[in-house]
Amino acid sequence: MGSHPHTPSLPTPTTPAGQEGLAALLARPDRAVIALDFDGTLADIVPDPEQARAHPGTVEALAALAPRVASIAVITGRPAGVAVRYGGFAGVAGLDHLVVLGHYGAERWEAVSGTVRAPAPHPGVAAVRAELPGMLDRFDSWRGTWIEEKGQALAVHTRRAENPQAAFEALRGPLGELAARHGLIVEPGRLVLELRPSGMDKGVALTEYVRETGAGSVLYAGDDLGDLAAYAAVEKLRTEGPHGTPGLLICSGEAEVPELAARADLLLPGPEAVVGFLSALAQRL
Ligand SMILES: O=P(O)(O)OC[C@H]1O[C@H](O[C@H]2O[C@H](CO)[C@@H](O)[C@H](O)[C@H]2O)[C@H](O)[C@@H](O)[C@@H]1O
Repeated sequence: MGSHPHTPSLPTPTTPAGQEGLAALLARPDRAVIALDFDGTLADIVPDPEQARAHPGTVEALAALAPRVASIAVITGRPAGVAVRYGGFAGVAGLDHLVVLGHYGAERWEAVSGTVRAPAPHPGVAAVRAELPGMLDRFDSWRGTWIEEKGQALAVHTRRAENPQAAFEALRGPLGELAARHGLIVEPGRLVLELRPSGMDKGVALTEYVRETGAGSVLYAGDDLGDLAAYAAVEKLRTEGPHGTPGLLICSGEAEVPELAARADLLLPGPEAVVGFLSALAQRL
């Protein structure tokens, strides 16, 4: 009752903070930042990371939403250029101001310029690149694992190992030692252990982006352990200043990363539902 018959309804967040976040977004969309993770949130999880692509309808939903909100940013562990390619985000009418923060915020691509700004590579990455294959060979669990070359980092994927979770657990300690020896950290994710430079995470990236845009509210959607830092940033933003910055935390899928689901204001079953939500939001606005 009361809504246009062709306007799909938006699901109600289960927490009071999430309801406040959504209400603030709907009241002043021109002051809202929409920040979205890529893999598992906009792109379905697939066994081969090189085959991941934005879920059908993603670009259309974002292009419909972008003119109605202050800003949209994709914040991903992928290199920014890879997320732009796999997402199909370049040269899209309506997405002329899209920003992609890659490598957890260390890299930045802007649709306006079409270029990526990246820091100089950490020397530890080259050292790890040289040692990693030999190190994996010493573990039985290496079979079926795959090294993703990320330029500024290297990721060891175990999703295609015979026992993905056992391989993940077996490799976690040794990869942590290897990373530490070369001044890097290990970033664990969904059946992936990434060796990367420290100093940047999605929480820092999101907080800086919200400040830069002067946002009055923020929506963040993610699916993985790397998104916990962005969740913590939104939780902090909600409490800062005289009134706080209202925020809505969405979790895409809940089975693989229950830690994230437990802190979400709204659970959506996966990228299809996330894209449906973004599309419904655009129609509602
Ligand atoms: O921050 P994100 O956009 O979520 O990126 C996190 C990592 O995603 C990718 O790995 C994950 O997706 C793969 C493709 O579906 C899947 O096979 C893998 O098991 C997942 O962990 C990507 O390959 C990593 O580089 C990203 O850091």
